[in-house]
Amino acid sequence: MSLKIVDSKTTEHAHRRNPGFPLDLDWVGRVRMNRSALERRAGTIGARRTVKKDYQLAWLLKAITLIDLTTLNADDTAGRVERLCSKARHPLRRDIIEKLGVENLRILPGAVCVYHTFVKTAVAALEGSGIPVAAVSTAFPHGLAPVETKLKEIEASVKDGAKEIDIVIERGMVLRGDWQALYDQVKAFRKACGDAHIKTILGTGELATQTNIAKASLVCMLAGADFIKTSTGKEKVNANLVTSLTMIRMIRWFAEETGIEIGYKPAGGIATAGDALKYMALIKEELGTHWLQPHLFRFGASSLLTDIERQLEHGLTGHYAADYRQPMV
Ligand SMILES: O=C[C@H](O)COP(=O)(O)O
Repeated sequence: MSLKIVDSKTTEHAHRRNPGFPLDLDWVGRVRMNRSALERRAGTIGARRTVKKDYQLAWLLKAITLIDLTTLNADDTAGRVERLCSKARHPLRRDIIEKLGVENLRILPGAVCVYHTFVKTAVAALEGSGIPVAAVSTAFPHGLAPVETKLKEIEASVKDGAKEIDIVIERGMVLRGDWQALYDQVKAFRKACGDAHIKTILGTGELATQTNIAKASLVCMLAGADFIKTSTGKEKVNANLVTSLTMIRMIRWFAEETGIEIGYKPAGGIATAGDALKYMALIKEELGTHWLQPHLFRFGASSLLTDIERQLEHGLTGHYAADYRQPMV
């Protein structure tokens, strides 16, 4: 099976990291989003058969490589994190891999995403696999702690071996329109991350308007974000296609103006293979297939892999596996 659904305009190797730019308040002021136009457009996603049926299995395999396999629960334990890491090392059952004939492809998730407390556990459990650990730092999920505390948390996560840091912004800064404060804080977070990549979680369900989401996206990108991410998974409204359209149009605009390609991570509530295909279709239509690579796109999801595995098996055999055959953690 061929996984050549991406062209190689930018490979991870050639990717230029966002160096950050000065805060351009004039640009921020010009940003406007029209919610009803976005809703109309979002309603057409996937309707044009962007992914042909024959290619769906390949797209679902590709989707696995784009997942930040996540556990962010109050009752997480080292044991659960270890089981998740073991699933990350072997995301698909051997018999499915053999039936698909993809033994030679490196199908591994983009990262394993955990609370800071479990970074060391995950790093040890993933040793040698090449799968990076992402930590949610900066007082996840609300982001409300003194900035010094949040910076220390980032530094601690990096020290423990996290290669990616998912920070949360303070929603109040957006609601007050205090773009300078948001810019300064994200810039400081970026500096604390050092070589670790920074994903900025906007908490879009709490930002009131699509225009606010668009402006916050821009300010985070100007401050040096490597990825912009929708949600913590804990807000009442998490990732959806309308918000995604807003954010990826800002990513497109930013790329046109600066030449820098920023990653996109929808997160929260993305649980089915059908959802994954819709998001991938959206990216393909709005940004192009080369954005569907782990350094430019991730799903933040705790249960998506389970459904993808079920759908792959169904596509191969016409049957769904019993739940006990696909334990997650
Ligand atoms: O960033 C990831 C989210 O917390 C995962 O949300 P989920 O459990 O709804 O998939």
